[in-house]
Amino acid sequence: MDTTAAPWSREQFEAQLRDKGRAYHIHHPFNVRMNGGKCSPAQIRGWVANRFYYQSIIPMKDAAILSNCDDRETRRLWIARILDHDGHDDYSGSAAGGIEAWTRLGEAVGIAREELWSLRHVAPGVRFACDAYLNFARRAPWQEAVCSSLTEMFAPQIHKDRLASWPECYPWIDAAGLDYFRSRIPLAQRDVDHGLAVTLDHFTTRAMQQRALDILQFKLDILWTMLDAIERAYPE
Ligand SMILES: O=C(O)c1cc(C(=O)O)c2c(n1)C(=O)C(=O)c1cc(C(=O)O)[nH]c1-2
Repeated sequence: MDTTAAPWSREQFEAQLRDKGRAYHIHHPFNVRMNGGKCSPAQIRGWVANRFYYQSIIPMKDAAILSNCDDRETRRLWIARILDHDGHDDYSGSAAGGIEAWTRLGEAVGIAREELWSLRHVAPGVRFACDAYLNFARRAPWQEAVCSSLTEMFAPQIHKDRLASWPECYPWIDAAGLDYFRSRIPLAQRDVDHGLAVTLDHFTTRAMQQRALDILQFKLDILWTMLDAIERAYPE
């Protein structure tokens, strides 16, 4: 790696970041099977129960970034992410938040609220991977933690894939349970616009740009590792 090389232009750097999508968990064999209608109800339930741990970590991760961030303008925007997941209204309306929507997804696949929230189905590998993300956000400079959220660049497609394939592949799942995926598409786009602007502004030397790519790879590895652990916990 030539870290003394001239920095990439903003466009080149963004293209390098986007190119990392080739390692996104959309390509993981478990995800390919899931969106291809090949998963059993037990495997779908296992995925939903394990992914709930990621959902529950996200607002804590965003609070860690806020607590490290000395830039008021960033904090004003970033705080919305916590409310997106935790909600900011009663527990029935559209402002009930992502964790509530994921709980409804759980109920739609046959997992009661108490069972989901007990975390008793969470595999150790999933727990370690999610905790690694949270711990990174607690310790890293806030711009690096922002960069690690950029896997969301690739998330709208995975949500759209589920919305397109699940109703036909898994007719036993109440379609209202898929609202979480629908809700995330515009939010992910907004998050990426902000996270990408922070990243392109902050990582300005070639060595820093390379560091940003390594951080994004670390986050891709977290998502991939989660599916490895889920696949192992719910074999064919
Ligand atoms: O379903 C998915 O595959 C997926 C992936 C990701 C991601 O790429 O990190 C997120 C989400 N969903 C998601 O729903 C979400 O709210 C979210 C927040 C973040 C983040 O890093 O701050 N990633 C993701």
